[in-house]
Amino acid sequence: MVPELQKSTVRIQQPERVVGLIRAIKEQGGSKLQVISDFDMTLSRFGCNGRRCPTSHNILDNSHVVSEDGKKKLKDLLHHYYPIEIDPNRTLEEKRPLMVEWWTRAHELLSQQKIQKGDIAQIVRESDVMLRDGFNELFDQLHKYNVPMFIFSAGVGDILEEIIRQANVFYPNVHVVSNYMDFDDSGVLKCFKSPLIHTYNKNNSVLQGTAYFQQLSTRTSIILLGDSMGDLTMADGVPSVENILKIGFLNDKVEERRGKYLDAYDIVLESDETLDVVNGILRYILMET
Ligand SMILES: Nc1ccn([C@@H]2O[C@H](COP(=O)(O)O)[C@@H](O)[C@H]2O)c(=O)n1
Repeated sequence: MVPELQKSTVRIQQPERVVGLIRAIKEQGGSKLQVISDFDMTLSRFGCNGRRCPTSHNILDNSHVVSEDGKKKLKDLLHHYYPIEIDPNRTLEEKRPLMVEWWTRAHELLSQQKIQKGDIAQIVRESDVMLRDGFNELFDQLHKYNVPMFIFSAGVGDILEEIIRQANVFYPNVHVVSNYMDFDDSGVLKCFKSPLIHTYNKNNSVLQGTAYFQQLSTRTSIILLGDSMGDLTMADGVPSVENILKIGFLNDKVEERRGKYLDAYDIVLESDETLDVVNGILRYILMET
C-alpha cells in the first residue's frame, strides 16, 4: 500500500489501525482532507551531518543582529529549559509554567535587540536552517490537490514564513498560526504579539478568534505531523474529526521517549530527517484510482 512504511526508521504500535486509518482517509478522498503540522523539527530538520539545525527562535538568537551578551543569555535559557521541555519524566502541568517562563524571557531579550523587520530575509538566508528532505513534494502535492495545510508553531511566525517563502513553497493553501513579532512605525521590533504560543498550549485556547477550522468543517480527515507531546492537541479545534492519523518525528532522546511516543502517535519516525513516509502516504491517498 505505502512502501515507505517499510523504512527502518518507522515504528508502529498498532499496524492494523494505521492501515485502516489510511484506507478510510483515502476512501473519503482529498476533498475531505486537511493537514495540520508543527514547524520546527517537524517540517524543518533536526540535524545534518551530526550537527543540530536551528529552530526559528535559534535563527534569530544566532544572527548578526543579536549582541554577544544577548546571544549568551539566550543560549543559557536554551540550555536550562530545553531539557525540561523534552523530559519524559515531568508532567505537562509541571512543564507549562516553565515554558511560559522560557518563551517570555527569550522574547523580552530579543525585543531589546533593535531587530529590524527589513533584516529578516537576510537573517534567514544566512542561517543554517534546512527543511526536511522531500519538503518540495509535500507542499507541491498539497497545493496541487487543494489540500489545506495549517502550520501551528510555537516558533517565530515571521521567521518561519520567510523560510517557506525562500523555499518557494508558501502557497495559498498554507495557513500559519505562530508567535509574531510586533514592530514599531520605523520597523524596529518592540515586542511579540499575544497570545504566546509555547510547546504545550498548542490547542484551541490560542486559536480563539480565528475561524480557520470552522471554515474547514467539511474537512473531517486529518493528517497531523508533530515532534512533541504538545503537538498532539493541535487538531483539538477541528469541529468534526472522522479520521485522524498522527505521525510523530522522534528526534532526540529516542530510547527514553520511544514508549510514550508509540502510545501517543500512530506512526513514529525515529531519527528520520525526511518526509518520505508522509509523502508516500499522501501519494497513496491522493492518487486517482
Ligand atoms: N526561546 C526558544 C523557545 C523555543 N525554542 C524551541 O522552538 C521550538 C518551537 O516549537 P514548534 O512548535 O515549532 O516545534 C520548541 O520545540 C523549542 O525547543 C527555542 O529554540 N528557543
